[in-house]
Amino acid sequence: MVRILRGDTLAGQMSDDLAAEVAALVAAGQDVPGLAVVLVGEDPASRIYVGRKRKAAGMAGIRSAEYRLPAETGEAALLDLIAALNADPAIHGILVQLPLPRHIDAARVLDAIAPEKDVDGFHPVNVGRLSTGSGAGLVPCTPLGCMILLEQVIDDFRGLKAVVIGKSNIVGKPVALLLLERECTVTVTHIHTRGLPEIVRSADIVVVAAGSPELVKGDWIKPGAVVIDVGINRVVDKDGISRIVGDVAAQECGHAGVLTPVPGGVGPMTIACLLRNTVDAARAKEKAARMLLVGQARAVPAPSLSV
Ligand SMILES: Nc1nc(=O)c2c([nH]1)NC[C@@H]1CN(c3ccc(C(=O)N[C@@H](CCC(=O)O)C(=O)O)cc3)C=[N+]21
Repeated sequence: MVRILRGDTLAGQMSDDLAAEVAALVAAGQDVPGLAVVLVGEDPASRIYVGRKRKAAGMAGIRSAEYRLPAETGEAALLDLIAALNADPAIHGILVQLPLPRHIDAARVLDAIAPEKDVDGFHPVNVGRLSTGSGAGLVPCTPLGCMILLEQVIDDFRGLKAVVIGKSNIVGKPVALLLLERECTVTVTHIHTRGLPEIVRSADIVVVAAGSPELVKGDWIKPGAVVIDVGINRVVDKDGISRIVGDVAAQECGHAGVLTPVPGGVGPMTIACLLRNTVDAARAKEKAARMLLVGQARAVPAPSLSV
């Protein structure tokens, strides 16, 4: 029987651990970690996510500030807000909810976020750090959540065959890089991939972030494989009842080794990892400030000037 690997319980544990960590930081005199969430427009699904983030932040002792801007907000006004948040010492993490309205250039907005406050890990500096495996940058939340789930059930990733379905900047590409960093043999597939079922059948690990309801059928999955279902699709069945399904036909996967459920799988882990990144960003800032003090205390020789 397939083992159902729940993300909601694990996210709850992470949140409890973070709450304890934040309490200890604050008791030691550090600032309360602060997260700014920026939402442009009134997309109802986005509003639900933002509400969940606010609640989870509160439980972990993180201060969250929400900026809800009207859909017609111009790019310049959004860039001004980001500049203000970059400069605000009480804010350690900035998340601009995607997708943005079409009249705003999302890449320009993400580029404007200070890399050390980029808790989504979407800034080119953090993307670059992830691709070189330096371990220094902030890692995108959903891919990080996928890896923490995989670590629950896999001890040694080396040489395992991992197939990623989806090549987005938000999930597919970064999760492929993280799997590669663990020395999996990684295949990234997408909508134009030919012979996808055969490729997936060779995988020990399957990460599906295609955004296509129940795309992956049971007979694509090798017996015993570990399957991470990132998809969250709202579908209306023939009785007119709306429900949420993943990108995997879960009821056909009794022969898989491990499967994450939807809902209650990757989604809650994404939020827990956002909070993790916010606390990490706050810690990194504190550490940088301490290093600066040490640097100032040291006598730095004055440069010799030649006129
Ligand atoms: N800059 C940015 N960063 C994001 O991380 C980001 C974003 N934009 N835009 C939207 C997507 C979506 N997203 C989700 C997070 C949690 C759940 C989640 O917790 N879902 C629950 C409930 C699902 C439900 O009932 O609707 C679950 O899967 O169990 C879902 C979706 C973050 N996103």
